[in-house]
Amino acid sequence: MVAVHQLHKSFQTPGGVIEVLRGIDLQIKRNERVAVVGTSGAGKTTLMHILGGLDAPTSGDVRVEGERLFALRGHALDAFRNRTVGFVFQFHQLLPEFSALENVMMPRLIAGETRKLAGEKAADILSEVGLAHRLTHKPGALSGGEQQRVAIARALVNEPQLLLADEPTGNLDTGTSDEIVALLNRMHASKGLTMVIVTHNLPLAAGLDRILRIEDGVLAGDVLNCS
Ligand SMILES: Nc1ncnc2c1ncn2[C@@H]1O[C@H](COP(=O)(O)OP(=O)(O)OP(=O)(O)O)[C@@H](O)[C@H]1O
Repeated sequence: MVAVHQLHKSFQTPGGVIEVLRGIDLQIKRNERVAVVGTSGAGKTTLMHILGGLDAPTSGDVRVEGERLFALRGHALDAFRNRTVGFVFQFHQLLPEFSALENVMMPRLIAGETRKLAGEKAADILSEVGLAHRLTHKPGALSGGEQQRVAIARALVNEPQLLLADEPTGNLDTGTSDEIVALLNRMHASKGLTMVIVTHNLPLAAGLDRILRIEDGVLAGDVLNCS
C-alpha cells in the first residue's frame, strides 16, 4: 500500500540546513494499523506530511498504491491526495464558520460533486461517527471529542484507502481519547482502511498492529504487535 525508499528531508533555517529525515525505508501493507512513536522533534509529523503528499521530500521515493507520489504535480497530486488519503490532525482544523455537515461536504465538493450528493454522503458518514444529531452545529458549538469526530468524518468522506492521523487524541481527555481510538478502530474494520497514526498515547500504539519508532530522523524500531 505504501512504499518509502531512502526518504530524506532537510529544511533551510536561519541557523543553516537541518536534516530532519535521514534515509527512511518502509513498507506498509494494505489494511495495516501502524503507530508512529518517537521523541518530540524526531521527524514524525514531517514523515506523515510526506506520506500524504502535503510536503515533498528532499530526496527519496514514496509510492502509494503503486503511484509515485512526487512524480505527480499540481492538480494531479491534489486529486490523488483528495481521493486516496484522509488526514486527521491533533487540532481538528475545521472551518469555524461552517456547520459540521458543510465541513464534511467540503472534500466532495472539491472533488467536483454536486451539493446534493455531497450533502447526502456527508450526512451518512456523520451518522456513522455518531453525529447524526449534530449536522447543523458549527465547530464552536461542539465538544472536543465531537469536533474530532467531525474531522474523522471529513477525512473519510471521500472513501480514502489510507488514513493518516497526527496525534488524533493529543488534545483530548482520557475518556474522550478512548472513544476516538475506538471509533478509528471501528472505521478501520468496517472500511478496510490502512491507518498510520502518530501518537504519544502508548495504550493507543500498543493496540495497533505495528509500532514504528522514529528517532533523530531514522527508523529506530519496527515491531509487530502479536497480542
Ligand atoms: N517547515 C520547517 N522548517 C524548519 N524546520 C522544520 C520545519 N518543519 C519541521 N521542522 C523541524 O523538524 C524537526 C522535526 O519536526 P516534526 O514536527 O516532524 O517532529 P515530531 O517528531 O512530529 O515532533 P512532535 O512529537 O513534537 O510533534 C523539528 O526540529 C522541527 O523544528
